[in-house]
Formats: sequence, C-alpha cells, structure tokens
Amino acid sequence: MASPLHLDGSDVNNNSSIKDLENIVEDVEIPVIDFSLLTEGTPDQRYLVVQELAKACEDWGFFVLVNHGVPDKLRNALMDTFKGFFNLPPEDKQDSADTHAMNPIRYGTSFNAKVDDNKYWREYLKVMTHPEFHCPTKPPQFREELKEYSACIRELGKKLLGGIWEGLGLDNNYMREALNLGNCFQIVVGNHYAPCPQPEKAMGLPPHSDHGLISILYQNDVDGLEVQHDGKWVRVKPLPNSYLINTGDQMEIVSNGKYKSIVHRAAVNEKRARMSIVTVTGPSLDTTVVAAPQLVSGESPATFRGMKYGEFMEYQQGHGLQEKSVLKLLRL
Ligand SMILES: O=C(O)CCC(=O)C(=O)O
Ligand SMILES: [Fe+2]
Repeated sequence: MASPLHLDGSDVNNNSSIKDLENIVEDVEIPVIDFSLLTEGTPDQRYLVVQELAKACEDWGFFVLVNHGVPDKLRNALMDTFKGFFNLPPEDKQDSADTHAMNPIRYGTSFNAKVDDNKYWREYLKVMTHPEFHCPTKPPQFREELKEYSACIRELGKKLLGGIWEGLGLDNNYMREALNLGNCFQIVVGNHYAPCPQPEKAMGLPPHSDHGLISILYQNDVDGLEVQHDGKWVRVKPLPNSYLINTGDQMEIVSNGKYKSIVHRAAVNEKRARMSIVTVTGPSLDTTVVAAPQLVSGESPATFRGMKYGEFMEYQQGHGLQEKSVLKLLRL
C-alpha cells in the first residue's frame, strides 16, 4: 500500500519529546482474560474470571482477551477489506472525507488534520455501525462483513460489560437501562500505518485515551501499540488470535474513577505496514453519563460532572488528541 503521507516535514512529527523513547518496556506481563469462562464457565470459574476482570480494569485498564469466539475467518476477511478500502484510488476515499466529527463515515489522515499541529503517520476510516448501521459502498463486500462483524462485537462487548458491572457490584439490568445500552453507540475504526522512512521522528497516534466505555482492538501481525502503565510505556505483544481490550473515558466516569481509561499510543516502523481495527462501544449518544449512584458516597463523592456522551465524543473528535484532555475538563 502506498503511503498517503509525505515526508516533506509536514507529516513527520518533529516533536521527539512526545516519543519518550527511553521509557519503553516489553517484558511486562499484561493480564489475560479467558472470555469463554465468562460465558460458559461453571459458577466458580465465572466468579474467578469476574475477579480477574475487575483486577485487570483496576490495575491496568487494559487486557488481552482469549477464547473470544469471534471467527478468525470473519476477522481476517474484514482486515483484508479495510486494506482494500485503503488501496482504493484517492478520489474514491475522498468521497468519505472527514469533514465533521459526527459524520457517520469518515476517512482521513493524522487524527484531525484540520487542527493537528504535528501530523501523525496514519490513515484511518471510521464507520458508525450502531444504533444506525453505515458502510462505505466500496469494496463491495464491506457491507455484509462489517454488519456481521459489528453485531458479533456488540454481543461480545455486552457480555464483557456484564462481567465488568458485576465486578463493580453493579446490577447488569440497571446499567443497561441507565446507559441505554440497547441503543449503544458503536464505531469501527480501521487504522493503516504505512512503513515510515523516519519512524524515530513520527507517531502513528499520540498518547490518548478512547472516548467510550470499552475498546476492542485487533491488529495484523505487526506490533506498535504502546500502553502507559506505572509510568512506563509497555509495548504490547498480543497472543495469537486474541483481542486487546481497553477501558475508555466513559468507564472512568461511570466507575467514579475506579477504572481509569488507559492512555495509549501507536508507534510506526520502517519496514512493514501495520493495520488495526478498533471497535469503540459506548452508551447511547443522548445519555448523560454520570457515576453509578452505588459508587458515590460521602467518602467517595462524584469525581466528574455529567456530560452527554455524544457531546463528549464530538468535542474529543473535533479537537487535537491529547492524553485525557476532555475527561480533565469534567473533573469536579
Ligand atoms: O492502532 C492502534 O494500535 C491504536 C489505535 C487507537 O488507539 C485508536 O484508534 O484509538
Ligand atoms: Fe485509541
């Protein structure tokens, strides 16, 4: 795949401090959660995996999910189809050009090329798939595959969230209603990071947290995701066929700060194109998200003021991406 970016300086991030290259570690054990125990385990196994999930969310905000049940064939087909989209002639991709944060289909480079001071070495396609399903018309197989994939990930997400609420001592039905998860917002993001001639000077995505409740990510066989943990950047090496799950800003609000959204970034390399597909799941866009009342008390007052999820997302997507900048605005 040819890179849509240029090395005239404008697309390479010259701000090397952002990279913090000294501080990257690889040999850290990231929590692994066996999804099948949550759905098919004995009551004892389920109890234990809910505890593991709670610990992973509290200590990391990030974990590897295995035995998730999403067919490999479907995942691989969709990855190929996203690749097919990025390979289309520029004019076809420009039909979906990112002009506004709330457009249901958005293609672009960097994060928000209109406002980014430094451009990121990334090409993306963001497609809203729930409560209304959207899809680009090319490649022709996109619609069917994305429909099936997004439905599959919604199911997975609902079950994972169920386990997370349980670990927080919250009632699943209550949370479904409070966050209007029947109309949950879902967006599928394809990222393409072409080989970069000067990877030491560029970033694919800068340090940021995701806006939703949880994000469910998989990548091709090229690493590059780094997550912030205990003051270090941990380079993630996924297990074969796994998903990488991270908690987002709405989870931090709902859990009243107990489960922090994890700050992560994407590094690029000189040799091989990297691709990732990230599905972000959140409450319905019109839900005003606040801490679950059961987690607020005299000793633990609410940490964030409420904001409609749709407004939160629009603000985050319409500005430059910077750590947890939107969440910080809501801190009480
Ligand atoms: O490509 C990756 O590994 C990270 C992508 C990401 O963080 C995002 O799309 O929000
Ligand atoms: Fe992200």
